[in-house]
Amino acid sequence: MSRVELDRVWKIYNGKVVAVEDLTFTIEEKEFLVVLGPSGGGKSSTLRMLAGLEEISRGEIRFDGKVVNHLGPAERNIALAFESYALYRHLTVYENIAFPLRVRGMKQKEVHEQVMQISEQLDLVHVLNRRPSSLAGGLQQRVSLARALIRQPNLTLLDEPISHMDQRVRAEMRAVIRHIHDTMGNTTVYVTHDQAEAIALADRIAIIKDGRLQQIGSLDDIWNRPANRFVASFVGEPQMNFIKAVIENSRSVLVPTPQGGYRFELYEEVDVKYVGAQVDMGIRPQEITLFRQKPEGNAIAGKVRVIEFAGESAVLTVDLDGEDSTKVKVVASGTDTFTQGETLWLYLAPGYIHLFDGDIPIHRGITDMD
Ligand SMILES: Nc1ncnc2c1ncn2[C@@H]1O[C@H](COP(=O)(O)OP(=O)(O)OP(=O)(O)O)[C@@H](O)[C@H]1O
Repeated sequence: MSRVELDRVWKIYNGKVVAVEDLTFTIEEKEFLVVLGPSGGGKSSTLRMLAGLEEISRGEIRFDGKVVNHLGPAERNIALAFESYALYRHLTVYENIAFPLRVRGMKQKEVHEQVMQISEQLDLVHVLNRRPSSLAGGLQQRVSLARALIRQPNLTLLDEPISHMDQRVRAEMRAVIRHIHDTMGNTTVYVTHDQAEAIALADRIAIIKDGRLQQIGSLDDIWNRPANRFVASFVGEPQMNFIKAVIENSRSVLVPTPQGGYRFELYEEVDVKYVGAQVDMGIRPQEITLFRQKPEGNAIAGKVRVIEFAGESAVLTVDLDGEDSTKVKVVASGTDTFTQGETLWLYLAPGYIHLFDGDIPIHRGITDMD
């Protein structure tokens, strides 16, 4: 139930390793915020500073307006679950989960009720009498998660809490974590490098790379209005395609070919200062429409190289017409039949075209459409 503010927060290890740089953002009360980013980007350092496990080198962290910089983990009333389980080896699973409640002096009957409730939610009832060391990694993580979630804290901090579970269980656990968050109504910060996890869980996503905040926003913001090229390519599977293009005028770009090129109309005007500039045209594999005959408007021809079936969809790798035969990925319906080597037309709707001048977005497509 805390609103958490990070205000110009830095983490510098040993006076020289800058792990977190000038981080400012707010986690709203009852929000589920996912901190997403590549390995080594500063996610765990941020979480550990929120937890009070790591000293804050500069800046302030506030819970409900109150500075907590100098408070230890216990004084902050937070729950933690990490990638490594940190379970008490000499206690049974039951006692591990019950521990935070016993410390608070809760009555036996209530402890038992709560342990059983969370164990049922996380499917742990069958291992309650076992020792954690006799369990596989994924199960130990579930115990660690149960022990964190049972506390009903001000703030729940979860750092890659399901990374050791197998794929099928992970999907289930995501739903359980989100359900528990919703029913408890607490504030949750969840660290992961897995974008599928972020997409499944988050109210908002904060993307951190090289210790710096790249963007914070809803999935819609991040998907449709990425703040930079890194964000555009980091979120999305398969990742956004980038095609070299030249700005013709404020309303169109050209993908050059020896015969002239393919022209693409834009949804919004681009600043005239970019006319003649080489840019990267970004288009998501899910947002390309395929045709066998040349359609009207924004289309480019390409030859199908690879077809990968993935359940209800198929991912096509297509060599675009042109000198560099740029490869693009297209997500198509799995029921459509395509053959390797056939020529298709790729239609790129003006509203889905992203343009980047280096790292900077200069056309974000559907900004005004939604
Ligand atoms: N105790 C430490 N002493 C020195 N450097 C550290 C320490 N902990 C982290 N770092 C460095 O700080 C940077 C950020 O690390 P951090 O673990 O916060 O990133 P991360 O995004 O959580 O990565 P991962 O997903 O791999 O855990 C890295 O360069 C890391 O090597």
